[in-house]
Amino acid sequence: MTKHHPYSRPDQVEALKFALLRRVALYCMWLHVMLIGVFWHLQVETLAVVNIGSVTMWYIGIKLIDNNKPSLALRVFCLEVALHAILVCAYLGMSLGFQYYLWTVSCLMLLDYQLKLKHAVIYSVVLITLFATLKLLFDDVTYHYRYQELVPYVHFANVLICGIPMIYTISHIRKMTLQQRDELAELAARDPLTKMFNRRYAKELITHAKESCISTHSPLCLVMADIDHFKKINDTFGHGKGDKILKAVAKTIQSHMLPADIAVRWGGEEFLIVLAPCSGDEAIRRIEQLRQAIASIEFENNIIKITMSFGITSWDHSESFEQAIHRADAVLYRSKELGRNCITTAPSMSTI
Ligand SMILES: Nc1nc2c(ncn2[C@@H]2O[C@H](COP(=O)(O)OP(=O)(O)OP(=O)(O)O)[C@@H](O)[C@H]2O)c(=O)[nH]1
Repeated sequence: MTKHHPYSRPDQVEALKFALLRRVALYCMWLHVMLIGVFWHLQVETLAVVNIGSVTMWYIGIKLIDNNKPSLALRVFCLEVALHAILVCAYLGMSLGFQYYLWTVSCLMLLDYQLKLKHAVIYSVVLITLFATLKLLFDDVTYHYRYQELVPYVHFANVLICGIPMIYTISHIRKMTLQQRDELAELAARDPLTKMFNRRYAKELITHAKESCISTHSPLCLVMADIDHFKKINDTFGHGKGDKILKAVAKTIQSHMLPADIAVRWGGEEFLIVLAPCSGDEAIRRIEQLRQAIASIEFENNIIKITMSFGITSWDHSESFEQAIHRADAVLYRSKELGRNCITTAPSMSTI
């Protein structure tokens, strides 16, 4: 079985599951206390005595959860429900519907993640087979107790009591699964520090953006951007401050993006921006606005000055992504050579 870090999300989910189980177990324990009286009143003394055993098992299970043995507790609960259902069917027959509890337990067994899937499936199949066997063994059993006319209602209540926890549990698992799926998709797509798209995921988006520009015959531009002298900033103010600056720069970049643009954390302090659809002139105008916005970010009362250099190129539809990125990189390098905090455009575009 996979070992998780003690503070990781899967363990939080497990903790929540077992807190819920404890609450349900407490209700069940009190329900069985009540049933001792009910069976006694119905003159089914044997089952009243059986219920004393059930209360004891629920109590032991709750204590196991409190002692951090929730998985063992779940097995005790399953055993109690299964034994109880079998005994009641053997004693009172099938008309009351206690056999349905075997279905509920067989589903719950699959939720015990400490149990190997193979074992959980085997136990569940055994329980379902027992369910089928009970019908063969005890279908003819009848018992004459008080309030016979209540039998259909007890049957009705049992079906609901068995079915509702299954609906509740499966809907809960469905919610958690979808939530975790979204979280995983988000984790796979974004850089954890800046929350910008990461390189791997961005490539898919960029391909898509290019195809859309080709189909509409629209121009698109690539921009490489890099924070100036970031090593010096890290060395002077520390890596933690460097991270905060990266976050602030990313936020500023994202606030300058239009819905169809794609902003990516390309490397350490390097960003790729795809403006699609966008003409060369429009790209230069918009990136100049961004350059000024970054240069005016205030850190520590302006003690830390941040600037960025940019390289812009238009992306010809017949070119590969690598060719265009290579050119954007080359013009970014030129911006660095020219003294930084400026924009350089590829030779095919007009210069600012
Ligand atoms: N704080 C922080 N620093 C990072 C991160 N990723 C990369 N860096 C740092 O970014 C710096 C990049 O340094 P260089 O490639 O030398 O570039 P530069 O100092 O910005 O110089 P120019 O690009 O030439 O202006 C290195 O010191 C990296 O450690 C990060 O996630 N957080």
